Amino acid sequence: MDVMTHSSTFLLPGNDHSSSVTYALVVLNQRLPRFTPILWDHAQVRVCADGGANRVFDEMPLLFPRDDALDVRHRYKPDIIKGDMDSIRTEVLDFYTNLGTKVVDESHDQDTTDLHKCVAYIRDFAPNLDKSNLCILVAGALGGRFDHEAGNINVLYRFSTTRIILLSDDCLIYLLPRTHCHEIHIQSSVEGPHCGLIPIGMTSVSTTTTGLQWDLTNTEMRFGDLVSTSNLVQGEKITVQSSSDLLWTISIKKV
Ligand SMILES: Nc1ncnc2c1ncn2[C@@H]1O[C@H](COP(=O)(O)OP(=O)(O)OP(=O)(O)O)[C@@H](O)[C@H]1O
Ligand SMILES: Cc1ncc(C[n+]2csc(CCO)c2C)c(N)n1
Repeated sequence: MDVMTHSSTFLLPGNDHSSSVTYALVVLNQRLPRFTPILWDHAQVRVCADGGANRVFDEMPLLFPRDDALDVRHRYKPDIIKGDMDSIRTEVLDFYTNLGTKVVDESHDQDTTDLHKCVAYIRDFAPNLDKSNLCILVAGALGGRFDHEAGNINVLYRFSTTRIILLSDDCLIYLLPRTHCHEIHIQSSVEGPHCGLIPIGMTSVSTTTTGLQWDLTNTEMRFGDLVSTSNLVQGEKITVQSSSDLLWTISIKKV
């Protein structure tokens, strides 16, 4: 079975020229995580999901209190605003349209979420993007309305062959497909130690891990019985192998 490696280097400032990953950023309509500018700088394409554009407009300047708000808004200009356009304010839409941001109104589709629309766009259409090792970072995906959180998690399953990482100020979540053995390299300056492995939708018949305080050894997990929450990472490397897709979650440090 092939090994899939994971590393949250996108939380670290600076350009990692050795990385072969192409990052894309989606900003949702939730309070911006404080490290959003770092994600922005790593990304080669920045997409706002509908009201996510209001967050960039309103909150990016708050992350740079010493800078002029207009300068900050020019520095952090989304490439695309996409969604059903029922949450973006007119002044925000006008501001970014004038700066050349592409706006795609998909209000005709009321069956998929704005995040779904943004991920589909990045995966299928975004021009000039090397998609051979694409990783989509989603800012503001957790905390807040539970129906939105569940919808965001569902996007991980609907696009299970695309690397997608849901982020909030407090934690990140991604899917570990059962098709691979997983090696998770912990960036201990910015993440951990609290973590979890969560089977959603079905019983996970057998999971084996190394590197956790409470490792699993051919262990069954399911809702209504055992799920691994409040676990702790012990070293710099975690391995996970499972008969089912699992969600991996790890806390993000306040630093
Ligand atoms: N409180 C929240 N928690 C988590 N994700 C959110 C939250 N609010 C919005 N989002 C995400 O941001 C995206 C854009 O938000 P927006 O408010 O524009 O959505 P919406 O489709 O108008 O939602 P609704 O009409 O249900 O309020 C949503 O599709 C969702 O993925
Ligand atoms: C069974 C079912 N439940 C809810 C919705 C509503 N809905 C789901 S995604 C979306 C777009 C949000 O921007 C809306 C309105 C639906 N269509 N079908």
